[in-house]
Amino acid sequence: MTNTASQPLFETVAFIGMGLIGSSMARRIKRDGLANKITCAVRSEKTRDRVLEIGIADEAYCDIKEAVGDADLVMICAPVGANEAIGAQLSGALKKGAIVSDVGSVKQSVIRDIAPHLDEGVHFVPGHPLAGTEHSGPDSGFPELFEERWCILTPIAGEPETATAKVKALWEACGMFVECMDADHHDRILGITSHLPHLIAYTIVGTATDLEDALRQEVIKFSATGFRDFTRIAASDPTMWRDVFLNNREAVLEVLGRFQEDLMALQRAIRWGEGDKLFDLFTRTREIRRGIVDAGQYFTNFSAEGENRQSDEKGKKKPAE
Ligand SMILES: NC(=O)c1ccc[n+]([C@@H]2O[C@H](COP(=O)([O-])OP(=O)(O)OC[C@H]3O[C@@H](n4cnc5c(N)ncnc54)[C@H](O)[C@@H]3O)[C@@H](O)[C@H]2O)c1
Ligand SMILES: O=C(O)C(=O)C[C@]1(C(=O)O)C=C[C@@H](O)C=C1
Repeated sequence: MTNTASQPLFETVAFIGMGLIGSSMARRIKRDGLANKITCAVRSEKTRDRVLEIGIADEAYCDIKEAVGDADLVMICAPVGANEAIGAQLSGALKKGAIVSDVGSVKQSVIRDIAPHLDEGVHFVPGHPLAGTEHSGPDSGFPELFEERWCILTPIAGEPETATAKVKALWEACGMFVECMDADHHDRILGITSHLPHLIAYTIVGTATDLEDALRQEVIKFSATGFRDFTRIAASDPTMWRDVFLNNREAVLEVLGRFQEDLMALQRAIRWGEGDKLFDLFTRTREIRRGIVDAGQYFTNFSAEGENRQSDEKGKKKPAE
């Protein structure tokens, strides 16, 4: 979807981190003219050169303060463990009225680590696009990444609604459906829908490869679509996920405990041959999985209020009659 706005949504957008998410957003902004200028702060000279070579930023700096000084919007797109250090660099570096947002997979810790550093008159709108892949780096990004996916914003009390509205408009122009919620609620939801699945995927790959060398070869050699589908996300970036688990510890440990209890119940049912219990559970969970639809289909079928919402309001094609 191209930007139907008569003019760019922002004059200058500064990215801190230009990996999968930052470069995908920058590509979309460039493709659809959503901002007049893009700057970025990237530590690696090689990555800075690459970002300029592929044309997804107009200026690339090593120093964060240089990259953000003239920005109307700063998008923090680094692992959430870097936010304290990044926040310290933003202190005293931004012009009055600038908006800071982020894409971090955890929200409470991002608010904890960034908000204290922001000067009076600088606005903070934490965000999280629920879209991604197992790949990393600026060459892994693509402008369609966000199409018909959810973006969650966790507005902070006291911040002007106009700041939230501007960040919301940008994500909608990137093709996303935007929902606002409290940061702790976000962290609990993502704990089950994203963080636990990654923990399990990493674990099962570890379990498989800890088997005897010979068997291990057979495991990798004979891994069929089930194992491959299930473990795709285990190829995700270790730094990113280390930081996610350490910064959403409480929610992850809570949901992990419940998962372990459910797994123990299944283990017991298998040990005692309780076929009906297994069958009933699998029937129920299959229906739940079959009910999971993309955000776009969600809006085609019904809105949050239960009314029928034509998805063309977001410039999306109407469903076939
Ligand atoms: N990968 C996904 O599927 C996905 C989806 C949604 C949100 N996110 C979130 O987006 C953020 C970025 O993830 P990504 O997938 O783009 O990662 P990535 O590894 O592709 O890119 C990370 C970028 O941050 C930079 N960086 C790393 N450490 C830094 C530091 N200390 N200071 C400044 N820059 C630093 C890297 O150079 C790189 O440019 C993370 O917070 C992640 O939780 C990721
Ligand atoms: O599709 C993938 O590879 C992802 O893992 C994307 C995914 C997820 O679905 O868990 C990963 C982390 C994010 O914060 C949001 C989305």
